[in-house]
Amino acid sequence: MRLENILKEIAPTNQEIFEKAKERTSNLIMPYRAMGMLNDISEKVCAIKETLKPSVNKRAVFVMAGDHGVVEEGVSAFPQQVTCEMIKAFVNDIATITVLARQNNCSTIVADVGSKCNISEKELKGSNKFIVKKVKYRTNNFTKEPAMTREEAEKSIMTGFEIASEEIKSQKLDVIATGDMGIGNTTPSSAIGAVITGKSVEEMTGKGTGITSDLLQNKINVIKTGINLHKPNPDDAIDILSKVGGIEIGAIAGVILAGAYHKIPVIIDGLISTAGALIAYKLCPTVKEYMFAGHISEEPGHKYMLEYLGLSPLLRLNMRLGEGTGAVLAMHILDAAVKIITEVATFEEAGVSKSDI
Ligand SMILES: Cc1cc2ncn([C@H]3O[C@H](COP(=O)(O)O)[C@@H](O)[C@H]3O)c2cc1C
Ligand SMILES: O=C(O)c1cccnc1
Repeated sequence: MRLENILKEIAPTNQEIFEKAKERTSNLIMPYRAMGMLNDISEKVCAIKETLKPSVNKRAVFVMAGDHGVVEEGVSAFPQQVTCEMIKAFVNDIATITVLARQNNCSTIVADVGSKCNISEKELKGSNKFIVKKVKYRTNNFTKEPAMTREEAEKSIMTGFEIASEEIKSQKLDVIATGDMGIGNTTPSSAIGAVITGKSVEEMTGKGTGITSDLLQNKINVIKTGINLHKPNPDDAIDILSKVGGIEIGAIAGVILAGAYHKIPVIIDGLISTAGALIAYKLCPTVKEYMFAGHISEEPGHKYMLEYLGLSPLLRLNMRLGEGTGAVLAMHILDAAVKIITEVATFEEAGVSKSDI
């Protein structure tokens, strides 16, 4: 399949079902729309799944991994080999995302799309699925050359799309979440955020894994150098992704496109996943109708990205981890929203008196 065909086939969600869902949530036995955002969330899920009784039981989180040449510039507090070490921890079910996913009846799919490691699927067998589909062994240092070619950027998106589509079909998934792993990846994420939202690099950039204030200034300079050198076109998502992006960020954009293509809700995570969401949105604005923002991260730029997308975060827990943790936690909220619309009675059904005013 070609990317342009996928983009053409992504359809708006069902407005007729949306209106019917809204009518129901507005007539549940409670003061008018007293469950606030939970009412809104349930209507959006109904419109996506084209039913007033949607199921959100079968779920998976896609943890896309990639490495970054730009770590040579000292932008992260941790060494690059942590990416490979964490891939093993995910597959062995001992990482934060896998613990939360297990708690939540959500399967974890770990996909190495661009890390530096050489771990084969056969070598790494654990409780969670591990897929190796390398676009490239880490990106180039974008202060010197583009992170990747246009072809590689497009391939990263297609790889994410294919991995997610395959799982959506074979596991008959009801809802999916996005996650990331890649030391240094808050740097390309902030760069993408600055180019697309038009906010300054200073506003978009934070301490990631916990760098010092001096190193934060260096990180800001590194991002500015990359943007000034390559001048990514803010209206061309592939151009931005190839010049200052990341392989796993492209793959996350592909996972989001797959959710929209297969008409299921996609819960996005923090800064890195939202950078992927910005790429997907630039390629096809309709994807916004399928996306939920799982949480708002402590990274300062995340707020501006969510504002640009017009998405309200479901949770605010002062988290700054990534991996998909905020997205998977938000599945509890999605569950609650769906239970309310499907199981709470309306005034008519329950014979409860309506408001006098
Ligand atoms: C042990 C460990 C586990 C992680 N899990 C997610 N991240 C998060 O931190 C990294 C991004 O931050 P920066 O741009 O500062 O490197 C990504 O790998 C992201 O997924 C982790 C980071 C570490 C150190
Ligand atoms: O917002 C995130 O997802 C995030 C923030 C800091 C480090 N890693 C991920």
